[in-house]
Amino acid sequence: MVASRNEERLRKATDEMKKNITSPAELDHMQCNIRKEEQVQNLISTTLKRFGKLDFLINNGGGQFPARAESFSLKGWNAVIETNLTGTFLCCREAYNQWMNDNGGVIVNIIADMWKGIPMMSHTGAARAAVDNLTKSLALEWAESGVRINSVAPGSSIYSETAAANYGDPKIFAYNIPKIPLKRLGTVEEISTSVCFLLSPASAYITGETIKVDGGGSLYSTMIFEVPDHKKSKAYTWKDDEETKSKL
Ligand SMILES: CCCCCCCCC/C=C/C(=O)SCCNC(=O)CCNC(=O)[C@H](O)C(C)(C)COP(=O)(O)OP(=O)(O)OC[C@H]1O[C@@H](n2cnc3c(N)ncnc32)[C@H](O)[C@@H]1OP(=O)(O)O
Ligand SMILES: NC(=O)C1=CN([C@@H]2O[C@H](COP(=O)(O)OP(=O)(O)OC[C@H]3O[C@@H](n4cnc5c(N)ncnc54)[C@H](OP(=O)(O)O)[C@@H]3O)[C@@H](O)[C@H]2O)C=CC1
Repeated sequence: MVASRNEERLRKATDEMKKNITSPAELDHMQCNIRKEEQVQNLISTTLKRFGKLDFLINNGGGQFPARAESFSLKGWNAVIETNLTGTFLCCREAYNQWMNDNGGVIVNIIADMWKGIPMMSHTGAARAAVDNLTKSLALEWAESGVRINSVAPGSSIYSETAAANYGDPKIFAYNIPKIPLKRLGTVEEISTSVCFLLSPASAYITGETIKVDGGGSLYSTMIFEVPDHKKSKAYTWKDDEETKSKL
């Protein structure tokens, strides 16, 4: 079952996938806004009615807008937190309560390269870091039910049309290439094969982990953002601070 909000895009995507499926697996799609609790409950129960089981859950839905943190309205902040953190939580909870508690299963959460912060997208950085931590807690709580849960963190380097449109510049991903040790963008296949690995028995001994698929970008400098030159940081020394010294 493939789910998101936009029916037309869903139909197009599933039609394309059906053409490429070589296994006897069936495929269906369903509208669901993961920010709405009842819609998530309905997605999982409908999936169970349609297919009779739920072996895997992949939480890939996500999104944000670029802006400085001081300009966020509460509505904008909540929209991003609900999409990236609360939506993921709701899908995990419903999959567990409706099926995986009794039958086991595997969950993979897609997050992002937020290890050094994400300037201009701090809301999503906070939400993705929270999902990284949620993954660890759920791995411990749900291990006894035979549930494994892991995350995949793509670098800021996997071209997507929606992302380029969202950021208003089709070249936005290419700007990152100099900051990626492997000196190229990543491919969608390089993300999806990591997800397949985590869903497969080949990863039977891995839970609570996050795999970074970022060409080494998270080890290197922060993407795109430069801190402007300024003189706002005052050094602290004993010599210059007699007043503080006298208080100690
Ligand atoms: C430099 C970068 C390096 C970028 C470097 C590259 C890094 C890439 C790393 C990550 C890549 C990806 O994730 S790729 C995937 C990207 N895809 C997307 O982001 C999908 C598009 N985004 C979204 O869906 C949205 O961002 C999101 C807010 C979450 C949901 O939008 P909705 O319209 O459904 O939300 P609503 O509930 O209606 O709330 C909308 C409110 O959000 C706020 N809002 C929405 N867009 C806004 C905007 N452009 N500027 C300010 N505020 C905005 C306003 O307060 C809106 O309220 P009003 O004022 O009342 O309207
Ligand atoms: N591209 C990149 O470089 C990177 C991507 N990522 C993350 O990987 C994931 C996939 O990214 P990508 O394919 O590039 O982005 P897309 O924007 O193409 O995909 C995001 C998907 O999330 C769905 N979605 C968004 N909000 C909701 C919602 N409230 N309920 C249900 N579905 C929702 C969208 O479908 P619809 O609009 O129909 O609801 C869309 O299919 C996202 O989580 C993204 O943030 C992370 C790092 C880098």
